[in-house]
Amino acid sequence: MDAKPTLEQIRRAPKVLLHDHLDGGLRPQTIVELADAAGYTDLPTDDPEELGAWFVAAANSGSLERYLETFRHTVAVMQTREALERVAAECVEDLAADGIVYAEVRYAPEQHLRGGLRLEEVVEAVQAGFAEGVRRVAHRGAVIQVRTLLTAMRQAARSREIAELVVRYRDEGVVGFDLAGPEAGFPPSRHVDACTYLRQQNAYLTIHAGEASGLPSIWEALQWCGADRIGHGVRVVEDIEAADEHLHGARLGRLASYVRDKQIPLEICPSSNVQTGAAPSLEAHPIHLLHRLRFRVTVNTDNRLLGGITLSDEFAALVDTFGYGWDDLESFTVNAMKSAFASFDERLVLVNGRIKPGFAQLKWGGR
Ligand SMILES: O=c1[nH]cnc2c1ncn2[C@H]1C[C@H](O)[C@@H](CO)O1
Ligand SMILES: [Zn+2]
Repeated sequence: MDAKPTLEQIRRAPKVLLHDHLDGGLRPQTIVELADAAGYTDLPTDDPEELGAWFVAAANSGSLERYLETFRHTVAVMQTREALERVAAECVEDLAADGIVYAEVRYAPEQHLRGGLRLEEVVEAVQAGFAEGVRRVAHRGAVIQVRTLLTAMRQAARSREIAELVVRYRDEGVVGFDLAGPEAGFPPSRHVDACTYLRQQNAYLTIHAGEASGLPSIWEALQWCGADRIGHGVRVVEDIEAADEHLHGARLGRLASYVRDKQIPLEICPSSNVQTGAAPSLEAHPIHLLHRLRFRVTVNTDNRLLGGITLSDEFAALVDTFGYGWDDLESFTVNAMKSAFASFDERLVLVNGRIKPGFAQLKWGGR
């Protein structure tokens, strides 16, 4: 039971993904084909393999702003109903192939209007694509639940509209709101109006914070905006005085204490954090400290294309780097399922009906 989980076993584990961007997870081949269909000629290369490598190299920039520049190409080819449907359906196929049983996938509808679509049409195209993907994988015997988060770009001024869109489509698979984009200079408090509206509607929100900016950003996301979860949040460690390696005498400031005491879910994306410079390396990534201090840590991909990774790869890298075993991986997974924006009933069924039995099988081989 204590054997080190292998990548192949991790792929079979029933996993949960809360933080994955639709426009950061396209297949390189699809980008090439959609660019061709749309007459988009700015791709750095037309060779899918080279293009995949280009994204990873360009995203390895050490800066969130430069990391975000790469989205120019993916967003450019996601401007029609057909393109959005295709990308959404393939996303579901790729997540299911990686053994994910529940995913919340996010994107910013306001970035997909250049081809003349309205916000509602963008949402409906993506929902249709997700439904198609779920049907396709069901034919192959896989069961996956996919829900949607609608992102507002923090440097723009459409967050209230996007919040209204979340509420409008809440019964059709949209389970929450997100704020993303460059963090420095665009604090969460710019979007208090949208966040207040969401809470008054009993809707859920997560906010990217504590990635390129530090504690004030996390504090605003929680205490001005009422975020239910934090995207990344890794810089909460700036409020922790790490003691010795055994954590004797670790001291948490008021904000870090609040995050831990209330078990605010942290959507941690290890590879992405190293790529943007939010963490110096995987070895030095705050996830290890936060996990040992029993923060509510979840593990996520952020952008599979930009990282050249899957969720299973992220888990396997944590196993290699920190010596994590099945209990750690199960705890990240149960944390994620508990923190999902799906209803309590749905979460319970997945935890008790799929996650616990699936991990038990891997740990004990069905004993
Ligand atoms: O890690 C991130 N931080 C901030 N913004 C991000 C990150 N990953 C993706 N985005 C942005 C770029 C996408 O175009 C947008 C919507 O998915 O969200
Ligand atoms: Zn993100």
